[in-house]
Amino acid sequence: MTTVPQPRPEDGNSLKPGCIPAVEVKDLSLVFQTADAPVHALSHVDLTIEKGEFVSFIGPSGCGKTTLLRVIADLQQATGGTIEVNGTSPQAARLDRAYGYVFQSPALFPWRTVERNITLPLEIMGLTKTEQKARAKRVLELVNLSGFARKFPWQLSGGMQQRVSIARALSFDPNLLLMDEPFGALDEIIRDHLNEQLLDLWRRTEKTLVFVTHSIPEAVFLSTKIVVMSPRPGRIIDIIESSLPRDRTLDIRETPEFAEIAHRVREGLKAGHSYDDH
Ligand SMILES: Nc1ncnc2c1ncn2[C@@H]1O[C@H](COP(=O)(O)OP(=O)(O)OP(=O)(O)O)[C@@H](O)[C@H]1O
Repeated sequence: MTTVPQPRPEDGNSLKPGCIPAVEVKDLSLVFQTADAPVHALSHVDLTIEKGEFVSFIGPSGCGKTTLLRVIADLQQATGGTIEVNGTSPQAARLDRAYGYVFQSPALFPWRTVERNITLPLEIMGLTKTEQKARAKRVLELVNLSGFARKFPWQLSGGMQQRVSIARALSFDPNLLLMDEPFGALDEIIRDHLNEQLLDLWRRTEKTLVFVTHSIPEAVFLSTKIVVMSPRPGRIIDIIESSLPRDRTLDIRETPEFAEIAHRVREGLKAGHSYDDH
């Protein structure tokens, strides 16, 4: 019989001296009440995310990755335990615009130009037109789309559209970027390229990134910390602190260190009876 490894807090879940927590989750549970039976989406989740980390949630469908991300974003309320985002409640963090959220599909308005999609949150915030344009220019540079401001979303590839949605999430300069499988619908070559760009953006902006994925190589390549989850009820199986350097290129995937971390992720998924490597 396979034994389920317990999270190793000494390994990946403790706050290092001098580090500031961006997200602190303690004994968090979430039960959805449905017409049939209660769904235990999250059970006894403990997790500390430090400022400046790149953290991935990996696990099979239904293990609660999106639910956990939505709880951090205050789009869903926990039914037990506590959570702090930027040292306050998720609601206060949301009202404070402390995070940007990137969905699996770009969700851009087809009748607005790239620039006007990006400035939409800034319009709502009441920024001047000049400030809106300056910010759009800055974030378009960050996602390597300078020169595309006047295009419409339908004139761009899927990968470019997703970069516009990342730019929109960055437009109000949040400390925290929450991304729910942003590249899941894209082919592998584009995805590799976008992963390299995302790492570069993370290093340059020093944001905290929380990223949901189904892909082991993607999680290992991107993350400083990998949170392995398993379903029924959704819980954390392992938290892996990456030994890879922050400065990395795709070549790192050929190294023994990369293979070792991928192996540990795979073992965690297997132990949760939820092996899902694609
Ligand atoms: N609003 C809801 N009402 C009832 N059950 C829900 C609701 N939202 C999610 N669930 C259930 O909670 C569990 C966790 O769902 P969640 O979407 O967080 O998983 P996930 O790991 O993100 O899956 P995927 O990889 O498919 O996106 C699943 O069993 C799902 O069916």
